[in-house]
Amino acid sequence: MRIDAENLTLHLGGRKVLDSVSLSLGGGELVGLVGPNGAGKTSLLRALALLVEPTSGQVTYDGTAAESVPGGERACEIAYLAQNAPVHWPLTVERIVELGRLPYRGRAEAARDREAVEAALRAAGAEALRHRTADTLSGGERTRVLLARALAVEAPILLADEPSQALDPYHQLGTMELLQAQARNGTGVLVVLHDLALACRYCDRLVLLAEGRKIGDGSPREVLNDRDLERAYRIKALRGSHEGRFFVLPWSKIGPPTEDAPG
Ligand SMILES: Nc1ncnc2c1ncn2[C@@H]1O[C@H](COP(=O)(O)OP(=O)(O)OP(=O)(O)O)[C@@H](O)[C@H]1O
Repeated sequence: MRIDAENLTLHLGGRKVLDSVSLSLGGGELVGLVGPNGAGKTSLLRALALLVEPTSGQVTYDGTAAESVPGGERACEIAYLAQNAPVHWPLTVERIVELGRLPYRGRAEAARDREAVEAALRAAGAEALRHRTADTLSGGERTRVLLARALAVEAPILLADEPSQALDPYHQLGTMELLQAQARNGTGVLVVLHDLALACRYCDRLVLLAEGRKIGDGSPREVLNDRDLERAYRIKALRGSHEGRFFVLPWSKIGPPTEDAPG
């Protein structure tokens, strides 16, 4: 399956938060969505999943206008892992992951649901947590459980908003390996990341947003060039490569220009 957005513009609270953004994601791709705080990354993910209606522009799933795809079908085709998703009830981890199968209610065999839940728990390294309730989990454990819930959907498209948040380095690498494995199995994965080193290490392609506009779309080396890092993040970064992979390491801030600075 592929998802395409064309010239998406979105206003929220009277402000333009996305400005004519176009983006394509195909099955088998792991694409990193990067950009500074407030750039519009979450808004773009939500617009792609039709959780928010764009002011103008169009989203298509396999060439069909997204809004004409019935909600139940959409929920099976697009798994969305929200940033900081709250879990309000003291549900067990197993139950939370089972919620990922809700879109299939009446469509899948119980045994198939069970299989998907077990596979997701295993993949996210959350099996040992299955009988714990959400309110007893650490931030990183909760992140892994919510990722497992998204995986249990077994959707051909996975939109993940900062799935490495609150994870230690071991689990960050584990999560990115998991997303990479999903992509290799044919899933189209769009992942919001703040960690540029992780983004370079694992993503086939990066999309860089700044102030609601797309300013880069290409390989990590192309997108995270000095000029656009300065423009988007106001940082300077060290650049290198290891085992054939390009990486950047954020190194220093660029201060605001002083009033009496020349130029
Ligand atoms: N419901 C809303 N009403 C008004 N403004 C909103 C609303 N939701 C988001 N915004 C604004 O839209 C802009 C983009 O927000 P968004 O959450 O998409 O950014 P982001 O790139 O995901 O940021 P972060 O990296 O901080 O998570 C921000 O300036 C935010 O304050």
